[in-house]
Amino acid sequence: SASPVEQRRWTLNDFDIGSSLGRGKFGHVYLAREKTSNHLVALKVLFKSQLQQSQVVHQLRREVEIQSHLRHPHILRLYGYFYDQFRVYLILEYAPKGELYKQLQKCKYFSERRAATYVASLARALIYCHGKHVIHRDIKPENLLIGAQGELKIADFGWSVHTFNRRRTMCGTLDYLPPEMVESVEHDASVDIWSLGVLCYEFLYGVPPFEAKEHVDTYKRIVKVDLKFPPKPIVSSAAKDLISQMLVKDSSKRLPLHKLLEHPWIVQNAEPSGVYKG
Ligand SMILES: CC(=O)NC[C@@H]1CCN(c2c(Cl)cnc3[nH]c(-c4cn(C)nc4C)nc23)C1
Repeated sequence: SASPVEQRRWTLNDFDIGSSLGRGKFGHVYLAREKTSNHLVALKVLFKSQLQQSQVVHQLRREVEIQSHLRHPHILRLYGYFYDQFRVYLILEYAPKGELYKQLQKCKYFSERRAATYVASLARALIYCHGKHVIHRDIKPENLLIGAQGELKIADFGWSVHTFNRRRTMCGTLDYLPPEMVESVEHDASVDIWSLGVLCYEFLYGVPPFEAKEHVDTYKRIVKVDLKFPPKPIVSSAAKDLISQMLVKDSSKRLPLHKLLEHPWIVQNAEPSGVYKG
């Protein structure tokens, strides 16, 4: 069903612009209200000059193409886009409870129920994406937002691809990259299983598993799968078992996402609704 903010030629005049919600890589994201429907959206403003400079125009086109066709409760909607002489505007779903990584920073690490609820909802969103031959490739706390009921929303498909073309260049943190991407060899949807395993570890311990002072040391720990579980905070062996089945070097041996949803740690800890009520 076409919600009020879909399928139209949009211009800036259609929106009342509010405060800045934060900065993405190539510009600001503003809270905005679509005038006829009073629908709140997040308006991501990107400068064409910067996009051209960084040769990411094709990546942006892909992000828009992919995200505008995905419809899932745990994937941030992209309703449409428009541009003027200097800028490109993405009309995105507004997530009222903001960025997940800020909540993680605030409470250092999550309870097992909260972590399992988030991991299960992300697994469902990734099963949906993989079913459409889309891999996200950039699952990390900074790309997760929180909806009105506290549910998780995957945002920023800037790194997603249709699994037909495998081209990509690397930037940003290495922490979440699986061995095959760090070694820049062929990769497939199982890269998202690895990143989800890294995310699950960070939800429970407050730090990613292969963190190191220097990039080169993180790289070495990833390719070696140097996985260690600290004594604190205390984490159940079921959680460690799940993480150990996801952070496997041979991508074909990683726990498939539908099997993750049947894992005892998920079954015993995740809220069925996908919403953590605290
Ligand atoms: C994945 C990504 O692009 N992150 C950077 C952008 C910053 C704000 N963006 C938002 C986007 Cl794209 C959508 N919804 C948001 N809601 C918020 C937010 C709400 N509160 C109370 N505080 C904040 C912040 N921010 C957004 C995303």
